[in-house]
Amino acid sequence: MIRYVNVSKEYGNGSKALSNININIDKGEFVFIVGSSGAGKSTLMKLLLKEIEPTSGKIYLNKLDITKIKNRRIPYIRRNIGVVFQDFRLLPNKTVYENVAFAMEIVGASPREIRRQVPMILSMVGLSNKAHNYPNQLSGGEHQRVSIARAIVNSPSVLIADEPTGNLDPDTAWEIMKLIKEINRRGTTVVMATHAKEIVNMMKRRVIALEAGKVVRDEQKGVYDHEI
Ligand SMILES: Nc1ncnc2c1ncn2[C@@H]1O[C@H](COP(=O)(O)OP(=O)(O)OP(=O)(O)O)[C@@H](O)[C@H]1O
Repeated sequence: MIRYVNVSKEYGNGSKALSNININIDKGEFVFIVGSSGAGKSTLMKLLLKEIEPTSGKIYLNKLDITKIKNRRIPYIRRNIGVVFQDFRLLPNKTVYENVAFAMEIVGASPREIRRQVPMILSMVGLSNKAHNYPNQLSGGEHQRVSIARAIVNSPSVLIADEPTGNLDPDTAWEIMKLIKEINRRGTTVVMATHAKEIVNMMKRRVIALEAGKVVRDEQKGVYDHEI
């Protein structure tokens, strides 16, 4: 479903973020991307979202080489991939309901679909009673639930999460992980970059470790790191 083939990325200033990456991720997998700061995790994800282009190599999403597609087909990618960030990025002047509805409006969903889908998703993430709150009236965990709701409301086949628990206390982080696990159980492929060692070690999922832009480890039921 997701394939990186000989992918390298060098930024304009000469900084080599990724060198010759080969990764295959199947439909329905749950994959952690780990590695120290600057290892290339965010670059890997930005490439999949077509926010940046690789210097060389190919990237496939559902068999489509996204390095080749025309700009007008970028919405196809954005509909197929939901994204969650560490810093939430909600629109401050919209309510919880409106933030989630907005994600549907921008892909052209009808008002009828929106009225049907948004309450369903808010219920799934446990926020039905906060639908009319504004972001500044929410806790950190609730913020992250809204951003997850927004990421999955268009039923993407892939959920990308870049350090989604980074700003949360440990208990809240686990609640968010439970939610992401449930989304994966329902069939969405999850790719999550994280520094949360304990979460990675407890989840026992595939772990891809990057170091200085290279894949140094790729294990099923992996751990965050191997103590030496
Ligand atoms: N826009 C950019 N321009 C130039 N260099 C960049 C840019 N973005 C990232 N880099 C460099 O590319 C390398 C990989 O960065 P990346 O953000 O992918 O790492 P990361 O593993 O996500 O780090 P972190 O855990 O701190 O988020 C780093 O050396 C970084 O300085």
